[in-house]
Amino acid sequence: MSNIKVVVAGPRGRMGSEALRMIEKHDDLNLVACLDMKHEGERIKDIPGLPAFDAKIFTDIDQCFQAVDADVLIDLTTPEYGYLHTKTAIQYGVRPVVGTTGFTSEQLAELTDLAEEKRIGAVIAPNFAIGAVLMMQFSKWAAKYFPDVEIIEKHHDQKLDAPSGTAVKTAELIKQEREKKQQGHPNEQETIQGARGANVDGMHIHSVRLPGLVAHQEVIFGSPGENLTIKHDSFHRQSFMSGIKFSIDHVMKLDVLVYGLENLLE
Ligand SMILES: NC(=O)c1ccc[n+]([C@@H]2O[C@H](COP(=O)([O-])OP(=O)(O)OC[C@H]3O[C@@H](n4cnc5c(N)ncnc54)[C@H](O)[C@@H]3O)[C@@H](O)[C@H]2O)c1
Ligand SMILES: O=C(O)C1=N[C@H](C(=O)O)CCC1
Repeated sequence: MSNIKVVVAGPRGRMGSEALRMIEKHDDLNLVACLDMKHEGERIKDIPGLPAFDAKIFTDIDQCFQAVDADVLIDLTTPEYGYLHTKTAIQYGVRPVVGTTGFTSEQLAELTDLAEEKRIGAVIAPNFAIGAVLMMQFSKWAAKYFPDVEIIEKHHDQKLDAPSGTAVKTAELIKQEREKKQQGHPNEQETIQGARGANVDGMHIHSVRLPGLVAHQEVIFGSPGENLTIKHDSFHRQSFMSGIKFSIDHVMKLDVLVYGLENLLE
């Protein structure tokens, strides 16, 4: 499609503002509105630090979709609102491209069913960085040979959800290959609660939150006499933008919800 009409939810956020800069660089994308928590009725160009788009800001998603003809909603908000926005977009026939993380498996299942019922394409990807998608795929492959694995994810300290969406997705992919196993000593005991991190199917996820970090993950596989570490770092939020653009282009051709960019890549 040559002119895709896009709404961005969360335009003042770290990711939302980067998405606006990405849209500015693509002639085939047309920003028609934004969804924010404030600045009702103002224009994006009037918000300091944001690109000079004339797009109007709405604080109510129903009013937005009733007033504006949109093809795609890019959601980069919070787990609570990301879910509500995705559901509402599908109900209005607007295709969601969702980077927001922290959805429960029940919410993902509900949104998948809704998209199928409405025959609306949707993409929900916990990580739009191509390197991160490869890191997850390589980890899935390695898990076939190394069933002992721990995931260490590291993010900036303003992140709301833990573990990260990427770590949850990595564990899901690993689960598809790994023989079920409770790791560590069978009599292992935590003397301080949480010391061993989250337990997913017997494997452990550890979440680090520190200022200065962006988004980083190590997947460490252990076997007698050897370790394999698969590591990815996003040093800048630009790393997510080519995946968002790729998803916008693809979502226009979908009539189901796709969870994870790996399902769109060849
Ligand atoms: N999928 C990916 O590749 C990827 C990459 C980075 C971040 N993320 C996720 O994207 C989300 C946003 O991250 P961030 O670092 O930009 O956060 P942020 O806090 O910088 O931005 C979130 C923005 O959402 C806005 N917001 C909150 N509620 C809203 C509502 N009801 N309507 C409209 N706007 C609302 C806030 O005002 C804020 O500006 C998080 O869930 C994060 O985990 C995903
Ligand atoms: O900054 C964040 O928040 C990120 N969240 C994603 C996640 O939860 O996996 C990954 C990219 C950065």
